[in-house]
Amino acid sequence: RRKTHKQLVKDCTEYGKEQLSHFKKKNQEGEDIHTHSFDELRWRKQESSELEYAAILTLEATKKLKTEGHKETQNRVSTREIKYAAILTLESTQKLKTDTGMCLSELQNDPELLEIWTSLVDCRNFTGTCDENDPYRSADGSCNNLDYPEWGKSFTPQERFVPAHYEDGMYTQFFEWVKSFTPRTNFLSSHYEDGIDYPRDYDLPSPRLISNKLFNDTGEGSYDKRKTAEMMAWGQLLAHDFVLTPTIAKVDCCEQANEDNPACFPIEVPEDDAHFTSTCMNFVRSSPATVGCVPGHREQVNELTAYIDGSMLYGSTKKEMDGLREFSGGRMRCTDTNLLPANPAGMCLKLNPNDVCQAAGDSRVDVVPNLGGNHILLMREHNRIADELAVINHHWDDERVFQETRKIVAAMIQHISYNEYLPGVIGPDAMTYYDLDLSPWGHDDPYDPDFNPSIRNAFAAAAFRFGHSQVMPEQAYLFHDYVSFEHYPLEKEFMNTHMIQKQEGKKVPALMRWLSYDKAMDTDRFFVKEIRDLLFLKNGKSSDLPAINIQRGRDHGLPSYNAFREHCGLSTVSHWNPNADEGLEDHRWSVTRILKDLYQNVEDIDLFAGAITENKVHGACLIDNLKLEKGSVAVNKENEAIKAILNGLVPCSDLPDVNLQLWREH
Ligand code: HEM
Ligand SMILES: [Ca+2]
Repeated sequence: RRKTHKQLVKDCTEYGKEQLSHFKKKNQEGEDIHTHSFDELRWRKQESSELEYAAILTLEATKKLKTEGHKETQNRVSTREIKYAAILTLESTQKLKTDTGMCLSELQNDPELLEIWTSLVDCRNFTGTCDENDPYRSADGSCNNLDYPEWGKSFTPQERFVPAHYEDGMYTQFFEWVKSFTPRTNFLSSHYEDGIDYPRDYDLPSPRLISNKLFNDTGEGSYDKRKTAEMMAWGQLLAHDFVLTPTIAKVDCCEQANEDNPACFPIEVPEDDAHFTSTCMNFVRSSPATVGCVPGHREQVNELTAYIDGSMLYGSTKKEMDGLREFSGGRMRCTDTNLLPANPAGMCLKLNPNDVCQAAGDSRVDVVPNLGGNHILLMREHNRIADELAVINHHWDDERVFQETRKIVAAMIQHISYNEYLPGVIGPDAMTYYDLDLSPWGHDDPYDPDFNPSIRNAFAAAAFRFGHSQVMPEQAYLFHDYVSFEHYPLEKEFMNTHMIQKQEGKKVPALMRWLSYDKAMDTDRFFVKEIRDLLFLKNGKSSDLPAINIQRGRDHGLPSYNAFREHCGLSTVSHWNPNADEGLEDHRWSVTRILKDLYQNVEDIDLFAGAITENKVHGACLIDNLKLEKGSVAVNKENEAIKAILNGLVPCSDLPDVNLQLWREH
């Protein structure tokens, strides 16, 4: 006997609620567990927890709804024939439609059912109001786009790329389904094994095995002859302006007690691993979110403003911003010796008596000295400009000076990122090809109100992590003479603020000098052992960053490399032989051979593994992912002509400065 829709939704949401309370019991709030300090670093903030709870409930309820709707669908889901969750979703939707007269899209559009759903599931919508006349960015990124106040706001789900070619014959129905979903979310269906929540792990090789075979730098990796260490460091800083994907719990997933903890998705380490002795590497899943008040699948949160707005300096909520302000003269808080203020709740190592953790707009500031150094640079630049503006415009109050300065500093960050960083990453040709060049007249207005600037899942979980390949094996000081260095192995510097804080910060200029002078590693498939074997080394335990990147992609349900090739307009691959029709192009034979040993099927290659091993050719997927970021600069309200940093060794006094007299108000 079939249940009424009402009863079904009720049962399912009840079940979701039960699952949620299970989860809460297993992962007690604030419970003190002893894992690495940086696992805690990414643990979700309080603001994400509501999203997370609503998501767990929705996901569990949706799963139950699907099973109840049609048991057989679940079996089909776990079979290997169905490679793409897109097809999977289509199949289940169709089956549900014919067999039960009920399907996801129907559910998503049926007002009566939605009402029950909404009453049972705690859905959160943007409730704030926007002040149309506010000339400044909000702290949390809301109201940048008045039609869609939540676009780019902190603590919202990440978006997914749209596969435009779904319009073609084969996927038409799927495309229709996508369209009917909700106009704000366009996504490439997730590659979750159950189509909703469970990461695919069938058949796929262990990420650590992939790392050993594909990313192991046994001398092939080299320094990039044309990129300074600051190229790497700026990339990391920029990433920390636009994305932080929180994890769901503070747990050690390698402990027996957590075997069936839904927060866990540990990485299997091969028995004969050359470095690790344990066969388990900790990995905690990202905090889930769902989109809109409809049944749906798992998405991930971005805790930061997606805009390039200096949020790593200012914070991504009003509360964070207020905590970092001096509230006098428009300045940011700093110590007597001009360092970042201390963060007593920080998780850095404090290896020396005077070391403290740093307070900044992004919680990861202590991860490596190169990052903390750049944070300090920006904080000092803010205060330098604020001091000048306060003199130029005596009548401005603290708020006015602060906001005007923040606007200028954010514009500087955007300018450096699009004028220097991005051309350095993708090259001048790609800049032109993707229409990313800045106007030589200093005024660009490519604002597109219909473009959602939220960070794309695959961009954060895979594409923009290309920078991990540039990470050098050491941190260093370079002294005044530009000859004497002092090097420190990277593995000793993770979460260690000593290089910054020793001698009351006197060595910070030497750290920055090193970044501006020394070289970054080449962007290739090799990762230094300092992050591939020794990431976050503490008490003899460590981790593998590129392996984590791959696992993160699976955790987020990213479709395979092949699906993204399609999305990028490149040929799909169904054969290993590059010369065959639909063969794996854009990879050297030596790489293809390794990939072939690892993956049973060419269509299963993980996005991170497939993309970072590509030959450097025009049109590679990575480039296309970066293109989307243009939305961020497009949305700036301001367009001051700001020309700042020059390369090369010139006295600081010769560098062109921002002409703040232009801000003089009569
Ligand atoms: C010493 C330098 C660096 C270290 C130690 C480091 C470490 C990490 C770690 C531990 C994660 C979290 C991985 C996970 O659990 O999924 C991460 C994420 C990430 N990294 Fe790095 N990274 C470094 C440099 C860079 C650079 C140079 C870039 C880009 C150019 C970059 C881009 C990213 C991005 C986009 C993420 C995802 C952030 C998120 O969504 O939360 N990182 N990195
Ligand atoms: Ca931001």
